[in-house]
Amino acid sequence: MTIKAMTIAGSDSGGGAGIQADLKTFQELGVFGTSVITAITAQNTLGVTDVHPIPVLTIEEQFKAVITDIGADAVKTGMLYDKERIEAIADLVSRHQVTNLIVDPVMVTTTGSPLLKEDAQDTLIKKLFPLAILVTPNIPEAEAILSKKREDFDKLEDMAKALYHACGGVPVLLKGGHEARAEFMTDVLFTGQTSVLYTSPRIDTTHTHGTGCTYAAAITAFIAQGVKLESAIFKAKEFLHVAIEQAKPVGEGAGPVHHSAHRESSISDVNMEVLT
Ligand SMILES: Nc1ncnc2c1ncn2[C@@H]1O[C@H](COP(=O)(O)OP(=O)(O)OP(=O)(O)O)[C@@H](O)[C@H]1O
Ligand SMILES: Cc1ncc(COP(=O)(O)O)c(N)n1
Repeated sequence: MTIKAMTIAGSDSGGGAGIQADLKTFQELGVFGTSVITAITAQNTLGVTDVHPIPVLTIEEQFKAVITDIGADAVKTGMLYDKERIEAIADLVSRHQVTNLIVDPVMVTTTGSPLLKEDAQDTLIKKLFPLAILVTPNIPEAEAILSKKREDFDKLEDMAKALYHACGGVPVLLKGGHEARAEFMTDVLFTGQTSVLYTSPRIDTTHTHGTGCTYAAAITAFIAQGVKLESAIFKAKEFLHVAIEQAKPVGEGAGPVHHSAHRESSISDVNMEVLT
């Protein structure tokens, strides 16, 4: 049986993030990848120079073409651009009874370009988050969702719990890649009952373009294969960690991770701790 995963996201011409990172990740993890493109970005390792949103009708037709013929064992969303597109996607996902939806609430790129209109955040929270099995914000996205700062919380676990409630009671993976001065990078999953900490050593690199997309795509691939959420995140972080470690120089700015690194390196530096 062929396992399939779909990404609904923006195209990154530079190949490091968005649709391109998602499809590379699906392929590397042995899952057949399909795509619904929401916007085309002109982008490289230095930044975004243009964004062209795809008409809603074309987004709907891409989704229907794939889902009615190929199907999807899991679906991931990335850059959704605006309210209108989020509403259309939420409608498609519920009408077609997508059960394994992972929402990466992409708002701004590493280089600081906005990928979501400011007035679309509320629609994302109210319409799309409730349909997900996991939402994966980074710290700046978590701050925007909560209208609170990281400093307002003692521990990352406390922020993850607050996010769980702000996201309507959907499991949340709060990514700690933006924690200043940390020696170890910790992400926290809060499922409503349990907190799980995923920790890995910080790699000294500037090549982290597309880490969020790659991470969520890897989680989606493992979920599509039937792996349980807690383990899917652990395996995805292992995949991402070696991809960051072995990033090759590409472009003049923040380079992409190396999606096929896991083929050469099976050493895992990732630790998982379940808190009760
Ligand atoms: N320098 C690093 N060394 C090790 N792991 C890292 C590093 N930077 C990011 N990560 C890991 O990458 C994952 C993504 O985290 P991050 O908080 O950067 O997400 P993001 O901001 O959505 O990613 P993106 O850079 O694509 O926007 C996390 O598991 C984080 O620990
Ligand atoms: C089309 C698209 N989607 C997502 C990102 C986020 O990735 P990053 O924050 O690593 O730049 C991006 N740059 N481009």
